[in-house]
Parts: sequence; structure tokens; C-alpha cells
Amino acid sequence: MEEVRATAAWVANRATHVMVDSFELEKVVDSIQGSVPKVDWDFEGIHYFDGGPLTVQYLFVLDALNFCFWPDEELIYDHFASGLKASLQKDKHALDANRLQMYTGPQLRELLKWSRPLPLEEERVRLLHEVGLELERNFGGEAANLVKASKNSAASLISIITRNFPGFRDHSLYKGHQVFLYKRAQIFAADLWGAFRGEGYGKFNDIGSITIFADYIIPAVLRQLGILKYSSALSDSIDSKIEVCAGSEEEVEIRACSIYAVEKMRELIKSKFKKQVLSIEMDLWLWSYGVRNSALPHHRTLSIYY
Ligand SMILES: Nc1nc2c(c(CN[C@H]3C=C[C@H](O)[C@@H]3O)cn2[C@@H]2O[C@H](COP(=O)(O)O)[C@@H](O)[C@H]2O)c(=O)[nH]1
Repeated sequence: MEEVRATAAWVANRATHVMVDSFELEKVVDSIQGSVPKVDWDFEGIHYFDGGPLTVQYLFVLDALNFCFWPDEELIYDHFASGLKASLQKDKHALDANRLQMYTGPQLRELLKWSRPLPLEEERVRLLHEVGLELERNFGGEAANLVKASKNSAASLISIITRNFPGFRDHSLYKGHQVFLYKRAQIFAADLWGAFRGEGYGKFNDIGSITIFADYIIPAVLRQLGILKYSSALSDSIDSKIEVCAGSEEEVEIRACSIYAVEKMRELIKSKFKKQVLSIEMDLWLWSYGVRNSALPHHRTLSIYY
């Protein structure tokens, strides 16, 4: 995850459309006195959990599909989490590797309990097939074996996932440099840690190495807090719901500066208030604030990564 941290900083130091405002950042850290409000994982009570390998399979499939909900104004992440849970409760084999490779678009809608065509539906079907195929080919069909192979290291888990599942390779090119963001691979590690409360499949000795998950909610919250400042052209496009192109400088800057800003907040909390905060804890706090304030304008990028 050092690659994510280092390349995000590289972008932040060269960004021209997005700026991290250190003064506002310090004000926010002071306002909470370095104590990040605690939010429980699954505060919504929507995820499947049975304490065993099926939960790992569920979370892996969920995170393979955990992107781009906004094109359907009524669709949010919670629908997928609870729809997939309901399907799994009805049929314990719904997420078997061989089944994952066969779902069609309409069957995927049924699996997720969503009756309309899904945003980027063909991509979602393709990614689901890839998950099934690669799990079957290299991991005996079970996502739990991915986790076992990572030997309690979140960094290894993310590296195994990005090596074996191309759909999780969330990286970009920025001014000729490769930038790593790895939102869905990292969130899977965080979801295991949260769901299993840091034990069993959720035990990672390096959980602190993860960064925040650069999606479209966290940047909107950081902007609202005054920590991210956008150029007037970028502000105007976002506020008028104009799409930001995948891979554009603007898009990469928004995501990288979000990661960088939260790392700066953590450093400041540590130096000023002598407290160690995990990026996951920061992420849950900021994300839950963002989804509760759903009117916050967010950038709109058609992407399979977030
Ligand atoms: N940074 C960050 N981004 C996250 C999540 C989650 C869900 N995490 C679960 C795990 C534990 C919690 O209890 C959550 O239930 C989804 N997303 C992203 O948000 C966007 C969806 O927004 P909306 O369209 O409003 O549903 C979309 O890009 C999606 O990929 C997170 O935790 N952190």
C-alpha cells in the first residue's frame, strides 16, 4: 500500500485542478480534538454474516460489484449488499464459482434484487465471470483461500487480488506516471477486518497499511469540509452534474488528493494529539457522513473501480 500512498502524494504535489487546504485540514482535526467519531462496520445492518467462508465469498463478490451506483438515481450500495444477502440466504450455492461464471445480466439483477437494468451491467457481468473463473482456476473456487494465502497480511491480500483479478487493478496514468488507487481491493480487506472484527478471516497484522478508499463520496465530504478545493472549472462541472472522464487529470487528482489529505489528517492527529488512527476508521467516519448527507454534490465518472 506504500505504492498507493506514494503515488497519491506524487499527484497531490503536482495537481492543478484540486488543492488540499492544510489550514482547513488542521481546523477539522482541531474541531474533533483528534478523536475520530467511531462508526461501526455494517452500521446499516445490511450485510450477510455467518462467521465462515461463505461470508468471505459474499464480501468478495460484493466488492467485485461495488462501483458506480449513481447513474440510477435510486440505486445505492445498500441495495447490492442486502439484495445479495437475501439471495444467499435463499440459496447457499448462489455464489459458487461455477455459478458466478454463468450469470447473465437479467440473472444478475435477480441476484441483487434490482428490477431495472444496472449501470454498467455488461461490465458487471464480465467482472462476475472473471471472479468465478479465477477463483475456480487458482483458489479452489473459494475466496476464503485467497485470504488464507495472504497469511494475515492485508498488503499481500491486495497484491494477490490485483495479480489474479484484472478487474481489481485500479490504477491510472497521470502526467506519464502510474498511479495506484486500488479502491475495491483495499475495501475488501477492510470489509473482512470489519465483519470478522479483526479475528479469523479478518486478522491482518498490517491493517494500518491500508489507505482510504477513493470513491465518489469521500471527495465530496472532504470538499464540503473545505479540505479539498477545486478549480472553478472543475467545481462548475461537478455542481452541474457534468461527467468527469475516467482517466482524466481531474479525476485522478480528485481521488489521489483524497487519499493524500486523509493521510495528512492522520499524521496531524498523531503529531498534535498523540493518537494513532487507522485510515479505515477515518474512511468509515467520512463515508457514513457522506451517505447520510446524500445531497452533497459528487463527481460523476463512469468507472468500474469505484
Ligand atoms: N470510501 C468508501 N466507499 C464506499 C464504502 C462502501 C460500503 N462499505 C461498507 C462497509 C462497511 C460499511 O458499513 C459500508 O456498508 C461503498 N463505497 C462506495 O461509495 C459509493 C456508493 O455510494 P452510494 O451511491 O451513496 O451508495 C461507491 O463509490 C461505493 O463503491 C466505504 O465503506 N468506504
